[in-house]
Amino acid sequence: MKVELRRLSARIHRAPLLEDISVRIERGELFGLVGPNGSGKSTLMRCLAGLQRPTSGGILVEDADLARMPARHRARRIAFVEQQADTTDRLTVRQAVDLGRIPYLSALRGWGRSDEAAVEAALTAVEMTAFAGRLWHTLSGGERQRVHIARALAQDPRLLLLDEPTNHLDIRHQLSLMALVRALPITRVIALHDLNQATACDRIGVLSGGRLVATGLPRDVLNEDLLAEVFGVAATRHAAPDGSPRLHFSHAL
Ligand SMILES: Nc1ncnc2c1ncn2[C@@H]1O[C@H](COP(=O)(O)OP(=O)(O)OP(=O)(O)O)[C@@H](O)[C@H]1O
Repeated sequence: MKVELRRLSARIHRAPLLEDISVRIERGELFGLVGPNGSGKSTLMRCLAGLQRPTSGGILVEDADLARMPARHRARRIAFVEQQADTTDRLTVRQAVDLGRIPYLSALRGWGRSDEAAVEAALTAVEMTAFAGRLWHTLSGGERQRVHIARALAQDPRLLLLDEPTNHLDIRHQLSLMALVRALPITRVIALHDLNQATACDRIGVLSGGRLVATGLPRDVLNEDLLAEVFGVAATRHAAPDGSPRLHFSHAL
C-alpha cells in the first residue's frame, strides 16, 4: 500500500508534537523511523494507524484520505504493534492472535479455515506455536511482544506499523524478527532505536523535535554529522563483512 503524508502536523493541548511532515512511502517499502526520545516517532505511528487525528495536513493511503476510511476497512489494511500494548483480559496466546482476524468476521462470515491457517502461520512466524495454550499473563515481556506481532501478522495487513518491536527481545529474536519483517512483501513502517538495525531498512526518516529532518537511504542519512547533531553522540562508520554499514558509538557529546 502506498502511503503519503502531506504537511502533517499534530498537537496535544496546543503542544506541537509533529510539525509539517511530508513524505511518500512506496508500496512494498520498509521505511524506518528513527529519532531521539520524545522526537515524535510513536505519535507519527499513531497518526498512520488512524488512532490520532492530525491537526492539519493529512495521510493518503492509495490516494484515499485515511481520516475518511471506515474503521473496519482500515482494520483490514493496517496493523499496528504499539510500543506498550498490553491486555488485562484472561486470554491464551492463541486467543490473543485470533483477535487479528476480527476485521474479517461478520454475521455472514463466521470463523473459517482461512482464519485458522492465518493464526497458525502467524504463530509459526514468531516461533510461538508451542505457547499457543499458555495464558497471556504468564508470558515474559519478549514472548508478549512476539504474540503482539503474531496478532498483527494474522490480520494480513497491507500496511504493517511496528513501534520499536525489538524492545524486550533477546538478540536471536531481534535478528529473526528483523529478517521476518524484511521478507514481508507489504509496506512496513518501523520505529527503531537501534540505528544498526535501521540500516536494514530500504529508507529511513529521522525525526527531531517533531520535524522530519532527513529522509533517504540509511547509508546516506546516518552519517557522523547527523548522529552528532540529532542524537548527540560521537560515532564512526565501518563496513561489516557483507559490506553493509555498521555504526560504532563511542560517547555522548
Ligand atoms: N498525550 C500527550 N500529552 C502531552 N504530551 C505528549 C502526549 N503524548 C506525547 N507527548 C509528547 O510528545 C513528544 C513525542 O512523543 P512520542 O511518544 O511520539 O516520542 P517518541 O519519539 O516515540 O519517543 P520515545 O523514543 O521515547 O518512545 C514527547 O515530548 C512526549 O512527551
